[in-house]
This record gives sequence, structure tokens and C-alpha cells, in this order.
Amino acid sequence: MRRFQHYIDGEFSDGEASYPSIDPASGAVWADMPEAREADVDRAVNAADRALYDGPWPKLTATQRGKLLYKLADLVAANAHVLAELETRDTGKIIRETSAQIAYVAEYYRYYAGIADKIEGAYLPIDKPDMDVWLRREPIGVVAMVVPWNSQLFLSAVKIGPALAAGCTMVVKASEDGPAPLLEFARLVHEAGFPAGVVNIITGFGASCGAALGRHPKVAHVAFTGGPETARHVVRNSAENLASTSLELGGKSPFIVFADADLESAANAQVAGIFAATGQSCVAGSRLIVERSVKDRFVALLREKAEAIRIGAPLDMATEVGPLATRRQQDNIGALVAKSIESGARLVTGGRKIDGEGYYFPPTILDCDDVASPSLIEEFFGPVLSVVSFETEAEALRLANDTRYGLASGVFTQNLTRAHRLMKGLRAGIVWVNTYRAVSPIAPFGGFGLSGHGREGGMAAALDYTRTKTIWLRTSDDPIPDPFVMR
Ligand SMILES: NC(=O)C1=CN([C@@H]2O[C@H](COP(=O)(O)OP(=O)(O)OC[C@H]3O[C@@H](n4cnc5c(N)ncnc54)[C@H](O)[C@@H]3O)[C@@H](O)[C@H]2O)C=CC1
Ligand SMILES: CN(C=O)/C=C(\CC(=O)O)C(=O)O
Repeated sequence: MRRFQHYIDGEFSDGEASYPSIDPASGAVWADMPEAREADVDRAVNAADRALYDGPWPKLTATQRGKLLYKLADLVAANAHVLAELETRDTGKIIRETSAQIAYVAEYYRYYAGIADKIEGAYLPIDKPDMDVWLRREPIGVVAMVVPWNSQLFLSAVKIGPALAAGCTMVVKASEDGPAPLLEFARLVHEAGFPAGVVNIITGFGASCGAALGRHPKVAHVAFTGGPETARHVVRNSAENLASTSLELGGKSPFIVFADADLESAANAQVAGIFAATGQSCVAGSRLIVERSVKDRFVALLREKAEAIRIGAPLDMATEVGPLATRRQQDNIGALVAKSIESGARLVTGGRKIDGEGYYFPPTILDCDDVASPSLIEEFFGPVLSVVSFETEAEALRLANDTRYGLASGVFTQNLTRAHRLMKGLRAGIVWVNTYRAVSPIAPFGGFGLSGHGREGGMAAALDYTRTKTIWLRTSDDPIPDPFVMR
């Protein structure tokens, strides 16, 4: 059985406890994971705090930090296949996607390597003749990073990359479900030569590890990705240390198809948007809002594509849909589909878990026209698409915005002016027009409403890991005048 360790203060060590990790394709235990509790969390945060103020890290120039990041990027690219296999094994995400996604994760580190020495302060044109005033941009401090199990290397890269560029130190908490790829990634951090304590990587459970980390007195910022309910705990805990937070949460993203769209292309994008990653994507286009005149044709096309999907072993390159990451996911998705059908949603395809080994659930489509289906409101985080239709553009927009989430959205139309109106009208952090689930280190992503706040990716994300310090220098040699008047 494989055994993994934590990475704390530049050393690999066991946790205070350990727990078994399950291969979602078989339901069998395949690895032993370390479990961090309060004492390990404290050790990791103290290591990060020491590395922030003492030792080599704060003395490095920004260019030197960038060089370490370039080295890390090269190591991620060279080891993408190893990391991909571990992620697939521990989470069930298909190897076809993990190998491509992790190779691209290297580009995120490369992008932030280039940004490290482009984070500039400012000189202020101050309104006093005898003063020079400028702003220094300094690292925000020790950052706690908490990520969920899906795309852990991607979701941590969008935090670790900008935080390192800004000069922060950090404790990364891998999800308790499928932590293997992130714990293995620690070996690359070590090999890249980051000073001890700059990046610490642990795993453990939400209440005993995540919560202890988020409220630790030496943590200055919590960068969290996960569900809105957990985010509420994170924000409540931040009342203890008054840490700032950035929250990348879930979604119930609309996917709008107008009758003039290229329906074949839109159907492929819809498959990518809801069935890829077995629907376990924060940006999943889980609500299809389709123009009534093409609804039957479009849903028939989707059904045909959904039923042709190759479901199978995630380590097989030919597999298109693998298992869900956990039995909990499989049970929750099955229960929500059943509840939706009870509410009147009509099953087009799929609908019941696949019996046998592993946590499989088939691509599922629910026709929810004229039904108050819970599937239109609650996030499945699984391969379930809910369909409604519209007559007018205004109705399409109203349906799309009828959600408390606001992460992503998709619009399929050949009408340019309509596309522009929707770009403005959609209440979501991302609008994809005639495409879906495209990402880049250069393009920020993040949500509105229950999908959270803060943006990851892009230059601004690096600035978010800094805080400014205002420096006042008096340039006059005359004695300070009247000490009782503010200058
Ligand atoms: N917007 C985005 O970029 C993304 C959002 N997500 C969202 O994540 C969710 C699915 O992932 P799950 O692992 O089920 O989410 P989750 O919210 O249950 O767990 C996420 C992480 O939070 C930790 N955690 C749990 N309780 C905590 C507490 N009290 N304090 C601090 N940390 C705690 C967990 O151990 C885990 O590491 C979905 O809602 C999904 O939409 C997932 C991927 C990307
Ligand atoms: C974050 N993202 C897009 O902006 C997409 C992801 C990441 C995730 O959900 O883990 C994806 O679709 O896999």
C-alpha cells in the first residue's frame, strides 16, 4: 500500500494520525494518508511564519523568487504524468483530463514566475512640498490555502503561484478526499529549492484540520475553494484571527442555446460543460436554457451524445466518464435526482447509480420545463443536466439569472448584438460565448453571489497576496513646526 507524508518546514513527516484513502474506481483502500490535527497545523503555520520573517526567503529578490517558480514549473511539466496518475487513482478523474490539465498547471507557475518581479509599488504625487511618499507592496503574510478534491493541483496552483510571486509563505491543506497528488507535488517544491517553511503541505479533515488552520492567529489570509456551506465556517472562523478571505465556491451555471446557434458545436460544448470531469467542475453548465423551437432537436442530440459516452476505468485513456470521487457524492447525486423526479422532472436519460464496483453515475438529463425541480436550484457537482426552454431573449436572461450562484455562464448564438447584450446582462463572473470551460493563467476567474468573491488567475491575483505600506519621508532640514497641528 502507498504511504504519503506531510511536508512541513522542509521535511517529510507522518501526521498525528493516518487514515485510508479509497480508490473510487473500485471502492478499495489503496493508500495510507497522514492526518494533520491541531498540533501539526500549528507546526506548519509556525514554520511558515518563521520563513516569512527569518532565513533566506525574505532576503531573496523578486527575480530570484521568479526563478524558483520557473524551476517549479519545469518540474511540474516533467512530472505531469506521475502527478496525473496519482490524481486519477485517488479521485477517479479520468487520466485523459488529469494528464492534460496538470501539464497546463505548469503554465500557471510559469505565468506567476514572470509576474514576481513585475509587482510594483508606487510613488505618490503628494500635496506637501517637503515630503516624499511612496507605497511598498509587501507580502500579505502567512496564507492558509484550503482546496477541495477535484482538480487539486490546478486549484492550488492558482493560489500558490501568485502567493509565491508576492513573497508570501503558506500552508496548503489538501482535501481529505484524494490528497495524493498534492502531497506528491510537495516533493517538487522541495526539489525546486524553496527554503524550508515557505510552502508547507498537509491534509486532514475539515473540522479538525481546516478549521484549526483557518483560525490560526498567525494566518493573515485564507484562500478557500469549496462549497458555500463550508465557506460560511471559514468566514466565521476568520472572526478569530481577522484574516482576509478569498472564496471560490460552487455554481449552478446557465448554458443558453438560441435557435440560430451551431447546434452540433453547442451540444459538444454542453457535453464538455456537464459530463466532462463527471460533472465535478465548479463551472459545470448544469442548467440548459434552450430556445423552445429547437429544444426537442437539441435534447435528442444531447441524449445521443450522452448515451454514447464511454464510461469506464479512469486510468484507461479511452474512458470519457469515470467514477465520482466518493460514495457520498454518488449517494447525494442519486438522492437529488430522485427528489427532482418526484417533483415532476422528466428523466431523459441516466438517473440511477451504476451497480457494481466503484462510484459510478451515468450522464443524466432531466427535462424540467414547467416544473419547480430542486435540480434547477441545488448544485449536484455531478453529471446531471436540467433542461428548461424559453421563447424570448428576455426570458432566457431571466431564467439564467434566477440563481443565488453566479460563477460561470455560456451563450450560444450567431447573433453578435444579442451576444453583447447577454454579456452585460448575465450575473456571473465568467461569460463564455460559443465556447465553454476554457481557462488560462492570464484570465481571472471567480464568482458573484453564493459563488464567492475574489479572483484567481491574472495579474490582480498576485496583487491580492500583497498589502501596501505607506512610507513618509520628510525632505526638509528645518525643525518640525507647531507639534500640535497635524501636518
Ligand atoms: N469556484 C471554484 O473554483 C471551485 C469550487 N468548487 C466547489 O467545491 C465544492 C466541492 O468540493 P468539496 O470538497 O465537497 O467541498 P467542501 O467545501 O466540503 O471542502 C473543501 C475543503 O474545505 C475543507 N473544510 C471543510 N470544513 C472546513 C472548515 N470548517 N474550515 C476550513 N476548511 C474546511 C475540506 O476539508 C476541504 O479541504 C463544490 O461546491 C464546488 O463547486 C470546486 C472546485 C472549484
Ligand atoms: C476553475 N475552473 C474554471 O474557471 C474550472 C475547473 C476547475 C474545477 O472545477 O476544479 C474545472 O472545470 O475543472
